Amino acid sequence: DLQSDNQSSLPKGLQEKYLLTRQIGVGVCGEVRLAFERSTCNKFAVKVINKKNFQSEGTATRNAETEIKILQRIDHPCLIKTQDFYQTEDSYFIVLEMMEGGELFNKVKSQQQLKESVAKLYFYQMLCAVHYLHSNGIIHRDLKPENILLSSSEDVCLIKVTDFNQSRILEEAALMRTLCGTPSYLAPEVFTHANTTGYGLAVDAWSLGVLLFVCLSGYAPFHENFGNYSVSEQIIRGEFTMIPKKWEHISNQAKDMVRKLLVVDPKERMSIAEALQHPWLQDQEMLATAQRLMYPNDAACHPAPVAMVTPAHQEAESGYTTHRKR
Ligand SMILES: NC(=O)c1ccc2nc(-c3ccc(Oc4cccc(O)c4)cc3)[nH]c2c1
Repeated sequence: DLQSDNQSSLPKGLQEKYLLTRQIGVGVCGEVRLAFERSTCNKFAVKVINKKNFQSEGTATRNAETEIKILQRIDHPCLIKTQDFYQTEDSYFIVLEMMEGGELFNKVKSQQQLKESVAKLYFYQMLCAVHYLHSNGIIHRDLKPENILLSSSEDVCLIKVTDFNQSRILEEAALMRTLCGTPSYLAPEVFTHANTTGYGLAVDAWSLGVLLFVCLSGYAPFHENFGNYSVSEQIIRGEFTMIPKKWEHISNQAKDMVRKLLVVDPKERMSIAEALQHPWLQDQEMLATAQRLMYPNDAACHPAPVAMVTPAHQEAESGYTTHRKR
């Protein structure tokens, strides 16, 4: 493995501080390995990004370095945190906090479909994370179950969005790369307005709609086995089917949320801010759980009565910072 077969390819500082072991994830730009901090034996995830994949994108490498530095300052409970950063001539090594529950993708795959209450808790956290990214001028552009990590194998757990630095860095090139990956989660305008790169924040709302559809039903809304259109044509037409057997026990409010996100025209599509105000999420028990997971210190010293819970996203908006910014 990386540790044994080519020691020279590891930055000295990384090798001294961490023991890299097995691969725990693999993506378009590289792989993710399990690492142990030598001094504490704490687990970390080290994302190895091969620069040679970007050589052809010219400034992409410089952008990648700049973007990774910017993202090291991004701070939200539902965004994965960068612990360390190293590089060699041909690779970047980003040391990230370990999310013991692994990828949401594997949980949905093993459970077929999530309980609606679990899907709601996860989706609310994703909305908070993406709302925060957008307020920092970052569009994710690649939201999919592989990029949503779970803090534990328990249903009620913190989730974190990851990989938000890749697509933002590569701009046009991301589009080329994105188009050679699975298009299942891509919004219609990525195909139809590609050359303008003008597609905006609304692409993330679409992808979150696809993510919610998959969490609730266990299958993708746009798939090559459905109908006689290609996946991209199904997406551009906004044609998806809610198979009764899969959706019969799911609430009308959840279905309404999905339908308002999977709208082809980005101008008509529900925004992240509107989604946060959707009736399906005005669930005090879920909001209290989410706040406890996202801001555990607050809950400890300021147990807000459930009825008085200010949804975490509204606190962020109102710049409510008393307990957190110590
Ligand atoms: N694409 C990314 O930017 C990225 C960034 C960070 C990531 N961490 C994982 C990951 C973490 C834990 C996993 O289960 C394990 C694996 C080993 C031990 C363990 O306790 C849990 C599986 C995948 N996947 C990641 C992807």
